[in-house]
This record gives sequence, C-alpha cells and structure tokens, in this order.
Amino acid sequence: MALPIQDLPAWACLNDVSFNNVEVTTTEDRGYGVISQKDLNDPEGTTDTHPLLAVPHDLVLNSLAVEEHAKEDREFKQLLDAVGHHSPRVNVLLFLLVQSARNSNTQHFNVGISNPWTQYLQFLPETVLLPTVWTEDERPLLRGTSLEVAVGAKLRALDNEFEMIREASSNIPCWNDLLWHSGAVSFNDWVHLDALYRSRCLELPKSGESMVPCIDMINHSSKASAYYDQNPRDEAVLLLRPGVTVSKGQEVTISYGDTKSAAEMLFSYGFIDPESTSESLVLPLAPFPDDPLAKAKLVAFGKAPRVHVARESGSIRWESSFAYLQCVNEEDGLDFRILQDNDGNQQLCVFWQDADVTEQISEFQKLAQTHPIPEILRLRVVVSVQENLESHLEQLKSELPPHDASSVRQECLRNGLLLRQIETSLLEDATQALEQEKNSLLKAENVVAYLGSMETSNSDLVGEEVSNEADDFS
Ligand SMILES: C[S@@+](CC[C@H](N)C(=O)[O-])C[C@H]1O[C@@H](n2cnc3c(N)ncnc32)[C@H](O)[C@@H]1O
Repeated sequence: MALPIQDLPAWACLNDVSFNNVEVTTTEDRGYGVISQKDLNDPEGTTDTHPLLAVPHDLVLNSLAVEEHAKEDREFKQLLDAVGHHSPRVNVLLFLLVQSARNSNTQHFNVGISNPWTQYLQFLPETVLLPTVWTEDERPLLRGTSLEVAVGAKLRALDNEFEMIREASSNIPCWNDLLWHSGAVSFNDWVHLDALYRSRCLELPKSGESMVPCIDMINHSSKASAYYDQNPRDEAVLLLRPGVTVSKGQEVTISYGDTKSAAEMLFSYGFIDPESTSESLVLPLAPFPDDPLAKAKLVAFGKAPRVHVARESGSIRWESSFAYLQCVNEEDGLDFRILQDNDGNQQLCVFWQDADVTEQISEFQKLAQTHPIPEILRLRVVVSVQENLESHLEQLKSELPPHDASSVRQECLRNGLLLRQIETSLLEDATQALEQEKNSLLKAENVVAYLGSMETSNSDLVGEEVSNEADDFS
C-alpha cells in the first residue's frame, strides 16, 4: 500500500518535521528529490539556526531506537529477544519488516504498537534497483565485474539472516501466524528492506548509522549544495553549504561519499555517478589450487582475500597482502605452527623468517619485504595478480548473454554496462602497468642472477638425470 508524496507534508506536520523553503517532489529520473521553493544562499553560514529540514530525534531510526521501542511493545520485544538482538542493522530491518507486514496486512495486524515509521514506509519506493534486487536475467550483467562475487555473497548472507529470523520467530505463536502463516512476508521482502536500508541510511555524527525520514529523500550529487548534521537537541538537520546558491525550483543535493567507487555506488545506492572521479575496484583472490598450504593460509588470513586496484593522480596503484602470502612457501621462510595456551586452547600461528606474525598477517605485504630476494617475491606476486586481473578482463570483454527490454530493465542495463566499461578501462591500465613492472623486474640484477642460478641447477639436474640414465643403460 503506497501513499502519494502529496501526503508527506501532512505526515511531517503531525510528526514535528519542519521543512523550510524546500519540499519533496518527483524528479525526472531519480525518484523523489528535494527542491527549493525560493532562491537559497547562505554566505555567512547561518543555516545552523535555520536548517532547510529538521527531524526530531525520536524519529531517527537506529538500533538504539528499536531497543527503546521494544521496551514499550511487549510483542515486538518477544520477537527481538527470540532473534537474539542481532547486529544493529538486523534489529532495524526486523523493525521495518514488522511495519511493512503491518502495512500489507492492516485488517488482521493488531499485534504490537504502530508508530510514525509504519506510515512513513508507505512513502518509500516499492522498487529499489540495487544489484541484490536484480533478477536472474539481470545479474549476468555483473559477470567479470568486482560486484559478481560481492552480490552473490550478500544474497547468501541475506538468505542466512532470513532463515535465522524465520526459525527464531516461528516459535512465537502470534508472530508465526502473522509473518509466516498469513504469507505477509517473504525472502524478497527481506532483500527489499535491506536495499532500502543500505540506500537510505546516513552516518549521523552523534547517533551513528541511522535512517532519517525526509532527509532520506535527498539525492546525491558530486557538487552537493547541502549536508546533514545533528544539532544540540540531537535533531537531524539539513543545512545549506556555505557560499552555495540554489535557485528556486532547483534540486537540493548532498554527497553520498566522494571517494566511493562505481561498484560501491551501484552496490549501495543502485546508480553510478558519471561525474565521480574516484576510480577503484576490489577483486577476490584465491590461493593457488596446488598449494599444500592453501587452507592454512586462508584460515590464518582470517578474511576474504582480495586485491585493491585504484587510479590515483593518473597512476595505477594496487595492494594485496594476501597476494604476498599466496606467493611464499616454506623455502621462503613461511611456517605454520599449532600452539597451545595454558588453558589447552589451540591456535594456528604463522611464522615468517622465524618470527610469530599471526597478529600482523593482514600487513603481510610489509612483512614480506624481509624476503631474502624481495625482487623475486615481487615478481611472483606481480605475475599472479596480473593473471587474476587478466581473467576478470577476459570475462568483462566476453559477450553478454542476450538481453532484451522484456527481461532486463533499462536502468540495470545502463548501470551494468557503465560498470563494465569503468572496470574494463581500469583493469586494462592495471594489467599494462603490471606488465611493465614484470619486464623491469626481469631485468633487475638480483632477479637475473637468481634465474640464472636456477637454470644452472636445472641443467645440472638434467645432466645428472642423463648420467643416471646412462648408468642404467650401462
Ligand atoms: C536516499 S534515497 C534518495 C531519495 C530517492 N530518490 C527516493 O525516490 O526516495 C537514495 C536513492 O535515490 C536515487 N538517487 C539518489 N541520487 C541519485 C543520482 N545522482 N542519480 C540517480 N539516482 C539517484 C537512488 O535510487 C538511490 O538509491
């Protein structure tokens, strides 16, 4: 059940939200947005006392607010307790899940206490085109991009959360009837609410990660005219940037983050800012399949192995601690040991050049500088990272499955193709930079000497094998 945006001023008035010279309206291509009702400018930065929008603290929705709500809402508290007061994000999503079930099932839904968010949810878009919401036909647009693995992993995590919630709440008769038996809620609702949350939550200076009604109607621009803050009364406020002029009828915008990459913008907000200058990506790495230490390396590293690639001031930079760990073995000075503490607990420890580096493993790139021939290690790492980037590049350049307007929404197609184009360009330049580095490492004195010595020992070996054979034949 959706409410028309024309009803928002009445909701705002009832809930003490003040709009000053701005209003929420439908924009040409970005859903709702906030526009100015008169020429705005603030040469002296006085909007602190006259914000464009002020939202009372009790409407700010975050984990703390959900816990406060639960104190007064016995049924909801039961639900929260059953789910185990999970992460702050899950607490907020659970609260939203109940409000949206209440909206879709109003006739029968009289459990718990309704609140301003129940109605506010009805102003929010019914479709938010974040990649987690893309269909099976749309997701192949991400093949080879840095989002391919990230979106799959996010969907699996959402599935686990949803199953956990279903299991925990099925034991409470009233929630079992309302959420599951009535069919009010499905996995798609959970995915939708997660997308709403991700694309609308703000990082407030005092309240932290929160959803704020009405301020979440403001669109992004890399040339933002406004910013949000919290005033001494802890209200969330929208302020004009000092020195900025917004003409009557023009959109007021904020920045969703100047340094976010195209993939991050698409993942969190469902669009890519074509004017953004931030160029970076993060790709997954895997240990070599024939590495006997692969499992130990993964466990010791403790997080998903990745390579970060960025263009900064026109030059390519890349970084990957795991790539270094991936390329060393026992002969280089790497060792894994199981140590036992006084309580009998066992821990996998990593030793590098005989020093325990378990706690510093995430900085292995730095530690690896003590390798006996650092240029040789760098060469191995460069070759391995280059191969990884090239395989993504190959997928990015391969043909996409056929797609037509009936199966792929225009917005997904446009964003998918733009992401592919941005990441292809960055990966092409990165693989070229790696090729150059590889060629110059191959000429380094240490490397030439090392490879020469390897050749000699190999030919000695071949010589030995030949003479052994000769022995055998004699
Ligand atoms: C916080 S909401 C802003 C209000 C939103 N337009 C609405 O209709 O409710 C964030 C969402 O607005 C849209 N959006 C914001 N800035 C945009 C931009 N510069 N280009 C395209 N879409 C934008 C995206 O869909 C994003 O997920």
